[in-house]
Amino acid sequence: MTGKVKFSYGPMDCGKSTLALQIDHNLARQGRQGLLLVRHDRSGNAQITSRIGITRQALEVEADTDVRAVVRQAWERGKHVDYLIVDEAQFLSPEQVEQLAELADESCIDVYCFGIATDFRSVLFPGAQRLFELADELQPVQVEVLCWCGRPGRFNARVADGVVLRTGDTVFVADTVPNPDSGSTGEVNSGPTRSSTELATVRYQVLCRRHFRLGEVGPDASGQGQLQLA
Ligand SMILES: Nc1ncnc2c1ncn2[C@@H]1O[C@H](COP(=O)(O)OP(=O)(O)O)[C@@H](O)[C@H]1O
Ligand SMILES: Cc1cn([C@H]2C[C@H](O)[C@@H](COP(=O)(O)O)O2)c(=O)[nH]c1=O
Repeated sequence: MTGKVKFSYGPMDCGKSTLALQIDHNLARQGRQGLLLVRHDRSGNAQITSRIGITRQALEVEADTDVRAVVRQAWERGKHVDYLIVDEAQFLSPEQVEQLAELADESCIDVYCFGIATDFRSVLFPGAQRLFELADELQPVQVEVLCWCGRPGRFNARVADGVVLRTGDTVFVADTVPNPDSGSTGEVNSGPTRSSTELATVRYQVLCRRHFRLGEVGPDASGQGQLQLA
């Protein structure tokens, strides 16, 4: 009897964190014991955040975290671990994904990973790529996100002042759209420090392939009324 690794993936805002929290809720209700892990939640906190408004505390996975050690520490505290919920799994290193696979194979733990596949340049994140290579099950997350033109949106464009960016740090973690009231963008990013003005204009927008290629963000290029994700 071994565990399984399942990777649920999709564009930004398709319901991945919500699904993660739903699965955790239903497994716990059945008496199974799990750990929630996350790397770079949009909130900047060690939690899993759903845009619907539900959050759950989680253990932050750092760049050098050995996830096997996290499970061993739980065992040492006397906690049985039946499953892991890992959100924002695209940010894991390939080595951390391999550690999750080892936990499934050797410790009979079911591992549920959730994340986006490609970055703002439409390139696979290393963690997502390793999950596509190793997972037992791959599941596109069910809620369709549409491009402004109505076609299915698959590409997570990074947009600054209506322009689709093609260069920059792969990791740019943001928790909400700019907050004009506080003057603060509420942004957390692990890239080089950016000015608040620079942060205030950067957001993500899911586009279809054609409009991602063409860099067209829709008639209201200012982003007002557009689905602003982060
Ligand atoms: N006020 C709302 N009422 C109903 N559904 C909502 C609401 N706000 C967000 N959602 C749903 O939540 C989804 C985003 O959920 P979330 O788990 O945060 O996505 P992801 O983790 O993939 O970015 C949206 O696609 C939408 O379907
Ligand atoms: C495309 C892209 C995204 N990110 C960040 C932005 C968000 O914080 C997360 C995705 O979160 P969601 O729950 O799927 O909305 O990833 C990034 O750092 N780099 C990128 O290229």
